[in-house]
Amino acid sequence: MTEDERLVSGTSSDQAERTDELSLRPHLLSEYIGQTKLKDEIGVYVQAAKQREEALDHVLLYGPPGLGKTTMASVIANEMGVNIKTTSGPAIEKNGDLVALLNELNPGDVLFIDEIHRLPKAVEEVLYSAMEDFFIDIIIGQGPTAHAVHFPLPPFTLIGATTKAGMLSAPLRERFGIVGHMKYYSVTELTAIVERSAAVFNSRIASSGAVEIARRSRGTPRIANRLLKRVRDFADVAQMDEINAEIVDYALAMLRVDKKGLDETDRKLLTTMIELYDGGPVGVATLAANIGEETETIADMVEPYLMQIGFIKRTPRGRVATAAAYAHLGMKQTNK
Ligand SMILES: Nc1ncnc2c1ncn2[C@@H]1O[C@H](COP(=O)(O)OP(=O)(O)OP(=O)(O)O)[C@@H](O)[C@H]1O
Repeated sequence: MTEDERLVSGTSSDQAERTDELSLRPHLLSEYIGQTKLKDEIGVYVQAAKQREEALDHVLLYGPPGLGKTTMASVIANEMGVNIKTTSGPAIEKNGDLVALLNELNPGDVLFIDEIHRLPKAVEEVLYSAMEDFFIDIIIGQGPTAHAVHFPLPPFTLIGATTKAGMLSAPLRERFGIVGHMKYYSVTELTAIVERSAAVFNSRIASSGAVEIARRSRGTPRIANRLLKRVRDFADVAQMDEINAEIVDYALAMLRVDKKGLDETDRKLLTTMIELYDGGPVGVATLAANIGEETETIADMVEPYLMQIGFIKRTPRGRVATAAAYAHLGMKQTNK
């Protein structure tokens, strides 16, 4: 993907963006905008665990990238008044890596595993007893000298995050007492996030500007923050003392992010479906090959939002572009 395309479709990979994300992160449930139902539930469980002086039950957060899973995990740790240790599924290669991580936890601490669906199978199996009974048995040595070593663990909270809940094995899924589905944010919620982030950056923003960024952020706080940063650059260069809808419009037109928040990749995907496959049905792998993207990127980052806004439908025979997609692109639908 090119830099501009990455603006809305990509994950946070560069260091500068990760640093910004840290400064923009809310610390308490009361500062966390949106996901109201989940937030209310978690508030109750946190309070109950604190009253009983126990570790919070294990939490699984699932949903599309950039919706605030990592943020929610750190908010939970803050609310519990415990430390959080962060890692990811692919980073834990061997059982020993998991033991080392768990060994460093104090009672009640949070271990956050991002992309938990990518844990190696053998590690996942060791995690079962750690989650359920707070111990780990691992086999040391091989053949006749092999023996099990028993490691008792402090009570801890595992918070797992995944974009693919369906890829978690049933035994792992069942060991999470609290399961939270992160949903796309409304324009009102994203407007509040943009206004909060602008205040963190010390930038003035008119509410018309915040709403316009929110509308084009694909329901995703990470994208809202990214667009805000780019728009702020345009506003600074133009020596504007406030970000308004006009400069948002101008900046996002330059960045080729359209009124619905679609970028080049989205539009390429839709036009390929329409021009080469008469609107579908067409398989996601075929589409990915046609536009030169990984199937995973399309399935995880591009398609979910296009489905959410009703531009693509999933059918047993493949993806289909809807009338709304034709209308948005100004293309004539001939396959009705
Ligand atoms: N509810 C929220 N209120 C305010 N800011 C938020 C909220 N949710 C997320 N953000 C901001 O959006 C950015 C991305 O959030 P986060 O890294 O938690 O997403 P994520 O779901 O863990 O994504 P990924 O799984 O792709 O890492 C962060 O900068 C965070 O500050």
